[in-house]
Amino acid sequence: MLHMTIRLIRGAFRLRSTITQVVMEKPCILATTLGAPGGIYKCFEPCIEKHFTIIPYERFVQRKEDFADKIQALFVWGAALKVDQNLLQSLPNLKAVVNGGVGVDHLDIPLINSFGVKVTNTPHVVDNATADIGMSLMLASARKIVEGHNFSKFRESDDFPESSLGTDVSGATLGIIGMGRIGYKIAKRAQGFEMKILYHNRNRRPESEERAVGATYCASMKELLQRSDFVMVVVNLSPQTHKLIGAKEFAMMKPNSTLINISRGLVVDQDALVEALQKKMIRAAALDVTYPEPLPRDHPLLAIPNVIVLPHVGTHTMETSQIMVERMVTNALAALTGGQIPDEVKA
Ligand SMILES: O=C(O)C(=O)CO
Repeated sequence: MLHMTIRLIRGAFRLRSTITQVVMEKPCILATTLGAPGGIYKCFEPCIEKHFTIIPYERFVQRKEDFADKIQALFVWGAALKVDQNLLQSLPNLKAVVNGGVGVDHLDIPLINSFGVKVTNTPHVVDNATADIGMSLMLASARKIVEGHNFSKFRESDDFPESSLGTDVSGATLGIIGMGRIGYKIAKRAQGFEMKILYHNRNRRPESEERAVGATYCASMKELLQRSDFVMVVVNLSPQTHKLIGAKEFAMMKPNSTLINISRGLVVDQDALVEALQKKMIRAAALDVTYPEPLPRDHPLLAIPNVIVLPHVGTHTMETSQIMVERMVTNALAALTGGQIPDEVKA
């Protein structure tokens, strides 16, 4: 009996070390959300597992002593995981923080770099999907798509309320704040809707933007806000753009205008937005991004008609997510092998 117990214990130890060896054959990455139950990127794991062993964050937390010195890259999507001093100190062999998405405002790049760790993101591959979500929000808000759907599904009477009347997109004026790659893609789409396009940007883009998409530069944001029927915010979050759109800006907008935010929640002062909508200073808001995300269900914004709120899904398509994950793998492999990193973000 005693012999059998000893054999069983030995067997269990052998099995555990075999598993650990197998696990450690490929470089390890620590992944947030990916491996979490229901994590949206779970279906892309095979693409990552061709090159890496994935340690889901939950598993890492339970067995830090087994994994800490094996982890060479951190895969993050948004701010779900705080990459702070504590975490960085606990991963002595970390070489890269690999972000899915273009925005890296949630990462303290100087701090991460100070540990000799590179930061990468996935620009370009997110442009079309993010521009599409901006257009979707503009069209859905203007044409009351959500209300129409709710009427079809939940109506108590067949009378069509006057509030179901939308507003035209075709021929209206779109003001784009932030004419980077995504802003440009939005302008191209808006051209197809015969919209008049204004833009405000740190730098004027005469060649590529104005001539190609017929956009008119507004040197002052005030001018853009005063003239636009739809204002689409596409800037990066930075100290300069934090609460860029607040009470003063809402007061400049047309009463029939719509604010669309696909950048970061903190670019818009949400309290001021609630007030602007309640006082009918603007017609509507359509947001892919908020603070926090997702918005608590009892948040005042969700109680206001003419507001659409998405849970930050700008890049959430199968195709874009797949390409994004592939790009993350490429970036991670380059960082781990000391090669040229395609999408390194420098402080
Ligand atoms: O790529 C990003 O950072 C996004 O947030 C897209 O919505």
